[in-house]
Amino acid sequence: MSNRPQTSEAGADAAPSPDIERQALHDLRRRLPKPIVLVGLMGAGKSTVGRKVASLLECSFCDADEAIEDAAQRSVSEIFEAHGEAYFREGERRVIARLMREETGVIATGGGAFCNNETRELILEEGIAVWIDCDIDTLVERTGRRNSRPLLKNGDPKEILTRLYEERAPFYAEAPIRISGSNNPHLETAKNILEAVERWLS
Ligand SMILES: Nc1ncnc2c1ncn2[C@@H]1O[C@H](COP(=O)(O)OP(=O)(O)OP(=O)(O)O)[C@@H](O)[C@H]1O
Ligand SMILES: O=C(O)C1=C[C@@H](O)[C@@H](O)[C@H](O)C1
Ligand SMILES: [Mg+2]
Repeated sequence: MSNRPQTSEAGADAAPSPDIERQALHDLRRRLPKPIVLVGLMGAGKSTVGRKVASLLECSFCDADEAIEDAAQRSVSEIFEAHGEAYFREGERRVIARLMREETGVIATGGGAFCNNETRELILEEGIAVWIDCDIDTLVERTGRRNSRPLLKNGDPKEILTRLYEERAPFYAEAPIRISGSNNPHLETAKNILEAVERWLS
């Protein structure tokens, strides 16, 4: 591309019209054959970036952890404490199966959900899976802001996240789309996801 300044008479330097962007997002929403399902480790941004993706598309958003909490009337931490991880995973499997039947917009999964074979197969079949990948130091910093993740309570968060990354990356890598969630603000990551989905569709 030339560095020559372009005149506004030609219209070439005009900022993209928000209406055009909105129309493109609307078209993408209409062409989405199945829900966008975000997967990846704790702190990658599935919940917060997922909300932004849904608001850009003007479509529904559902967070699987919140849906589990609503169904159980307890927080994720309370479920882990009262019943253990296996019980939580069984509830998670059932709730995500329901969300995959009911939801048409954007779904943020919990960090471990995609490692369940049944859940992963269902998401790969019935959704557009997007792995938000992220470097460990960023995940440690972000997850350190809140004490709400039971798996990080017993031990060194960096060691735990490093181990979980090694164990889970082969599962996350089955998602057809992978996006970096490390260095960009939420909105940029959300737009990168939508651009990748657009490419995936075409
Ligand atoms: N791209 C980003 N830029 C800056 N901060 C971010 C970004 N993505 C996420 N965060 C922040 O990191 C924290 C964790 O994000 P979020 O809750 O969305 O992660 P998650 O992937 O849903 O994690 P979990 O699997 O535990 O539910 C939040 O404070 C969020 O605002
Ligand atoms: O990575 C995980 O296994 C988890 C992530 C969170 O989203 C919650 O689903 C829960 O804290 C477990
Ligand atoms: Mg989340």
